[in-house]
Amino acid sequence: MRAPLAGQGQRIGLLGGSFNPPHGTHVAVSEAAMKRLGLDQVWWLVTPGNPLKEHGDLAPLSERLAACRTLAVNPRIHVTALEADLGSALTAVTIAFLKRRFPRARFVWIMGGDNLAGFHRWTAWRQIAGQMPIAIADRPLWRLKALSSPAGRALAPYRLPDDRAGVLADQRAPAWVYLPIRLSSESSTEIRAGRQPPSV
Ligand SMILES: Nc1ncnc2c1ncn2[C@@H]1O[C@H](COP(=O)(O)OP(=O)(O)OP(=O)(O)O)[C@@H](O)[C@H]1O
Ligand SMILES: O=C(O)c1ccc[n+]([C@@H]2O[C@H](COP(=O)([O-])O)[C@@H](O)[C@H]2O)c1
Repeated sequence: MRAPLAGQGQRIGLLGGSFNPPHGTHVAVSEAAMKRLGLDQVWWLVTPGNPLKEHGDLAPLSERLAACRTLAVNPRIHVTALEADLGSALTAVTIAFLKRRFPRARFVWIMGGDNLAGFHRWTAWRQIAGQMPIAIADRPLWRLKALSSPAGRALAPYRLPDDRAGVLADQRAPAWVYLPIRLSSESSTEIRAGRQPPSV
């Protein structure tokens, strides 16, 4: 299994994504998460295919991995094909594996606000939220939809104030926070459509 190494007690952010293609905001979110949450590393989990998305315009995994590795030059960001190796695109499966494999690491799941808005459609989403703290990277136009979504409402009691982001990784799940970050409208969809410049 090609997983990076997680030292004892290390704080590791997991940024799952299609990365079709990767862009600068993926790097900015990862770096903000390391700084604001006190993480040692962020692992990019490049999905074989988001279970909820059409895959018609999904570039081959090898191309997405190569583009991620070109873009993510920060040595604390590790680009992985862990889910393809595991033979699963389900986040619940991935995090169960990682928690078993690295019992002493402290993992934080990182995702954009668009994903919190649709989180209730993920397989075993309540279980995921109970497995590790979550950091949400706000996205323009998504905050209200995310907070009023079924998962946003169910998880509201477990939200930490933004100024407690630094202790998120030490919290017992469920716990989540909005990652303090500059809003960015960058998106892979817009890049694919030629309406935004590619980062790589
Ligand atoms: N501009 C952004 N601000 C905050 N989070 C983002 C942003 N772009 C991507 N993310 C988050 O990064 C993770 C990986 O994103 P993904 O690879 O799907 O890129 P994307 O730009 O959202 O792609 P698409 O437009 O195809 O949905 C997701 O959790 C997504 O919500
Ligand atoms: O496990 C699920 O049911 C599930 C449903 C939708 C999305 N995800 C994961 O969410 C992450 C973000 O996906 P994306 O396409 O928005 O970049 C990525 O790791 C996906 O595998 C996971």
